[in-house]
Amino acid sequence: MKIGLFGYGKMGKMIEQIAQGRGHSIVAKIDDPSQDVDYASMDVAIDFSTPEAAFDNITNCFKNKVPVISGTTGWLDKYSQAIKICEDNKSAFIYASNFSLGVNIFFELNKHLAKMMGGLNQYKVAMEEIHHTQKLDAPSGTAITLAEGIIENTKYKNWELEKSNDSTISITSLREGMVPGTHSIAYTSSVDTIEIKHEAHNREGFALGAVIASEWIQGKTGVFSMKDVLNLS
Ligand SMILES: NC(=O)C1=CN([C@@H]2O[C@H](COP(=O)(O)OP(=O)(O)OC[C@H]3O[C@@H](n4cnc5c(N)ncnc54)[C@H](O)[C@@H]3O)[C@@H](O)[C@H]2O)C=CC1
Ligand SMILES: O=C(O)C1=N[C@H](C(=O)O)C[C@H](O)C1
Repeated sequence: MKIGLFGYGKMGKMIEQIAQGRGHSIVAKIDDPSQDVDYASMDVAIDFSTPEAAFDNITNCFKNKVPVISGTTGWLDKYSQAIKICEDNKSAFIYASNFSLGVNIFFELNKHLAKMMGGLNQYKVAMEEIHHTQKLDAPSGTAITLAEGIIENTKYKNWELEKSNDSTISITSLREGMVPGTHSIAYTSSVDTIEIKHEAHNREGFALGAVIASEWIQGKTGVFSMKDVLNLS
């Protein structure tokens, strides 16, 4: 597979390493909007860039019939516009706030726990995410997906940073050192706490998931998710 990388930072470099280890080649490393892009050379584009850059990177690929795997967070106010451009151009797309197998299992565990806790008024939910100090967005995309999973399955209606009430999930975002990504969800009553936690030890899991998604999307048209790729129910 010939891969074009959009964003050659921490994740771009990790994806290069994993992709080459699986026999793929990197045909472009786009790290700046002024670079020329040879779309015809790519079987797939993998975008891990910035919240400001992602929409243009992704939709320019669609317009050139290049399927896209994007893990960039913080740009989702334009997600439905991107989907329309993908469909209009009969291209293919997977966005995931987190590509690791472990977090995708954690997403399902979170929904299952939320379903069980949904009817229990004595427990109050709170979420915490910890990332490295270079992270541009807060809360993390993963925390937003987790909050959506709770909202789908409980009385909670929305999430906010550091603010809770009966219908709002409080998310605390901490930025510390080089932390690759830690997410925890706690349900607390006056007598106990139930907590689930996912802690990434490095970025390899995110990168491997993105490369597996790139392999999976070959020859497909449409909009998919990591649930489709991993066959999780
Ligand atoms: N979905 C997932 O599994 C994961 C998502 N992420 C997300 O991926 C994104 C990138 O993360 P990192 O690699 O850690 O950040 P980073 O800051 O190390 O790399 C981003 C790169 O994008 C480049 N860039 C800036 N403008 C660009 C443009 N117009 N086109 C292409 N590249 C451009 C920057 O020069 C930089 O090298 C972030 O949004 C982060 O939240 C990070 C890890 C996992
Ligand atoms: O910026 C990061 O580093 C990460 N971003 C993603 C997010 O916002 O959830 C995924 C992972 O937690 C690392």
